Amino acid sequence: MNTPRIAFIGGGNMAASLIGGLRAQGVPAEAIRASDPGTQKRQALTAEYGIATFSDNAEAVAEADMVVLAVKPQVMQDVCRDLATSLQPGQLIVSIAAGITCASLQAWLGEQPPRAIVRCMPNTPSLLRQGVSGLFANAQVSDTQRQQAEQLLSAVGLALWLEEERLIDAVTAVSGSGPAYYFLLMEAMTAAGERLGLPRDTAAQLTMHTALGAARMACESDVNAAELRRRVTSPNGTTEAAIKAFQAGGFESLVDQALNAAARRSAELAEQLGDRGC
Ligand SMILES: NC(=O)C1=CN([C@@H]2O[C@H](COP(=O)(O)OP(=O)(O)OC[C@H]3O[C@@H](n4cnc5c(N)ncnc54)[C@H](OP(=O)(O)O)[C@@H]3O)[C@@H](O)[C@H]2O)C=CC1
Ligand SMILES: O=C(O)[C@@H]1CCC=N1
Repeated sequence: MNTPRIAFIGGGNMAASLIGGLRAQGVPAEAIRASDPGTQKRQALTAEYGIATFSDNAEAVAEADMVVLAVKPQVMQDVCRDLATSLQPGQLIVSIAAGITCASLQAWLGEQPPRAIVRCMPNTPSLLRQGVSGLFANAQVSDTQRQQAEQLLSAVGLALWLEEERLIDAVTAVSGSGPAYYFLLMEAMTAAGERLGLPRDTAAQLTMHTALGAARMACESDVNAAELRRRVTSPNGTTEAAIKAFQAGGFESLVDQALNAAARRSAELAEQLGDRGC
C-alpha cells in the first residue's frame, strides 16, 4: 500500500497524538498536513513533527487521500459545509468526533457525491500510543481505504472494526470515556488510602502502579479478568472483604448505569447536533 497523503482538520489533542503515532511509525512528514485556527498550535505541530500546517482548511485538503476531521462535535457542521466544495470525490473522510453520524457528515458535505466515510471513536491514551478505537466504515469505503483508516488508528493503539454504526455509542461508553472512569477510581482509592494513614503521594503511587500492573496482567494473560480476580482473592481474606463491600454497594449495577448514561448521551448528541433531514 502506498503511503496515503493525510490532511487533519483541527490540530488539537487527538490530532496531535495521531500525527505523533504516524510519524513514529515512519510515515514521512511530507505525507501529513494539518489545519487549525491557532498560530501556536500550527507552529508546535510543525516544530514537533515537521509537517506543513495551514490556517485554511481548503488548502490542507488539496491532494489528500484521507481527510481526518478532528474538530469538536459542535463545530463539525460548519467545518463540513465550508469544506464541501474543496473535497475531491475519491477522498476518504475519517471522523473522530463523538456523536456525529456518517449520515450527518454526508449531508453537511453535500448529498452528492456519496462520500467514503469512516467514523471512529479513539481515546486519550492514544497520546502514549496505548489507545484503543472502534471504527465503522460506510458502504462507500473501499478495502484499500479501510486499510488506510486502520493504519491511522493502529498508529496510536488497537483498532477494532464494528459492523454497525450504532455500536459507536457503546464504544464511546466503554473506551472513549473509559479512561475517566479509571481516573475516578484512582482518585477514590488514593483518597481512601490517605484516610487509612498513608502519605498522599504514597497512596497515589500505590494506586497508579496497581492500575498499571492490573491492566498489563489483564492484557497479557491468557485468562480473563474474573479468573485474575479470583487468584488475588484468598478465601476469607482481605480482597474478599473488599469485593463484598463493593458488591453490597451495587458496584456492578452502578457501572451498568454509568455506561448506559454515556451511551445515551452519545446518541443524544447525534440527535441534537445531527442533520435530521438526511
Ligand atoms: N478528548 C477525548 O477524550 C476524545 C475526543 N474525541 C473527539 O476528538 C475530537 C477532537 O477532540 P480534541 O482533540 O480533544 O479537541 P481539541 O479542542 O484539542 O482540538 C480541536 C481543534 O480544532 C480546532 N478548530 C476549531 N475550529 C476549527 C475549524 N473551523 N477548522 C479547523 N480547526 C478548528 C480547535 O481550535 P480552537 O481550540 O482554537 O477552537 C482545536 O485546536 C472531538 O470531536 C472529540 O469528540 C474522540 C475520542 C476521545
Ligand atoms: O466526553 C466526551 O464527550 C468525549 C468523547 C469521548 C471522550 N471524551
